[in-house]
Amino acid sequence: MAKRIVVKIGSSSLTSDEGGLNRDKVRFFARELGALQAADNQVLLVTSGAVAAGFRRIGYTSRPKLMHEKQAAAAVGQALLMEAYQEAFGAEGIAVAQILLTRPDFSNRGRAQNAHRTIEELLKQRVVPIINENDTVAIDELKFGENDSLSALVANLVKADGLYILTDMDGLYTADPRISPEAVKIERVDVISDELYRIAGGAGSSVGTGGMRSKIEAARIAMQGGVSTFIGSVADEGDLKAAFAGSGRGTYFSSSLHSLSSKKQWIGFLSVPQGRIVVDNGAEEALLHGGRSLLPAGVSSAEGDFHPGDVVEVVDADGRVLGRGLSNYASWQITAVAGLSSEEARRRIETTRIEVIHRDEWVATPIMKEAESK
Ligand SMILES: Nc1ncnc2c1ncn2[C@@H]1O[C@H](COP(=O)(O)OP(=O)(O)O)[C@@H](O)[C@H]1O
Ligand SMILES: N[C@@H](CCC(=O)OP(=O)(O)O)C(=O)O
Repeated sequence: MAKRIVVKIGSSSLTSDEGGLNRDKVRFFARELGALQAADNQVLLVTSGAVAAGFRRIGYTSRPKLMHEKQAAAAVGQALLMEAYQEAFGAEGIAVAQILLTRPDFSNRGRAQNAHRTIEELLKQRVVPIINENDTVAIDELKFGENDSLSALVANLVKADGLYILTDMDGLYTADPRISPEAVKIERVDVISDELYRIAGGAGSSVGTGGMRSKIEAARIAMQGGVSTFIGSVADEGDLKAAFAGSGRGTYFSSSLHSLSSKKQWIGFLSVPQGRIVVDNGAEEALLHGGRSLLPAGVSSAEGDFHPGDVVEVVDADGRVLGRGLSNYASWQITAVAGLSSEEARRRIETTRIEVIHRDEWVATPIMKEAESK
């Protein structure tokens, strides 16, 4: 049966560590994707590589680190990238389209709908949408940086049947094989545990950005959107077809048990938090392990200026992000009731819902942030 698939290709699969685009690789991927499309599947491509393709052309000797330099390199490289894809897909008789997105494009309903509509029309016309982050306008705090989460959000947006994250490693290992040669490959993942985030390290090559950690986060987002994910390598003819058929060189993440309601997907992955609520240890335990709601008694303080109905981040005393939820209180109300019993809180402020965050409007964040800072 024809399927809709999103394929993400990382910088490390398209460019060399020294920078510059490997046009043979671009042609190879175009042929592999073309073969899947010829078998009546709908194919979307999320590609990285703009910075890596552009930095030499602009005159830098190594991949830039400063934001404005990366943005400039990406602006040059994106054109080179699209030129290469045009040529490569053109040789397969396939037209391509460039789509550049940023995180707020997913959190703004109107923009997301427009992007979705455009993509649907392109797919209908059998054009391959080629998607990258709009690096020129993406602001620091909201930047994807890597394209792994972007590809997962795209997969959820178009309700893809599968997400294929292609990289230079043939799957997720028990440790980064570049550092630990004895690491063993994990063939299949049904539950994304904190342990998985711990074993996944950062980027291995000098051109890649997110490493395995951001790929696992992408798999989590996709799984919770009901999309199964493959993380692995496609290096020879037929590899992508094999990955698609379930016998690829990589790790498969199932989607079945994990899909979240669209409201929780919105809260967890798409919304832009408007402030923070700091909670104590008891509340942390109740939220993360007790499946309970957040009550005023467990709240220490509020940061920022938010209103009832806004999404906020919940953090512990050290600022570690525990998750996100819809706050039933304004920030000033939280300040007024922090640490009080529900009874006392009701006396102090007028509220219809005593839970500061209801458990049905709460999404926990994995330990990723903590791991990153190590
Ligand atoms: N547990 C792990 N299993 C496999 N690879 C890992 C692991 N931890 C870290 N890595 C690294 O992740 C790298 C792939 O990510 P990245 O360099 O960002 O590639 P891409 O450009 O394809 O997104 C691999 O080269 C590898 O060194
Ligand atoms: N938007 C950027 C993505 C940067 C990046 O390195 O991403 P990735 O290779 O997916 O880890 C680019 O095109 O260069």
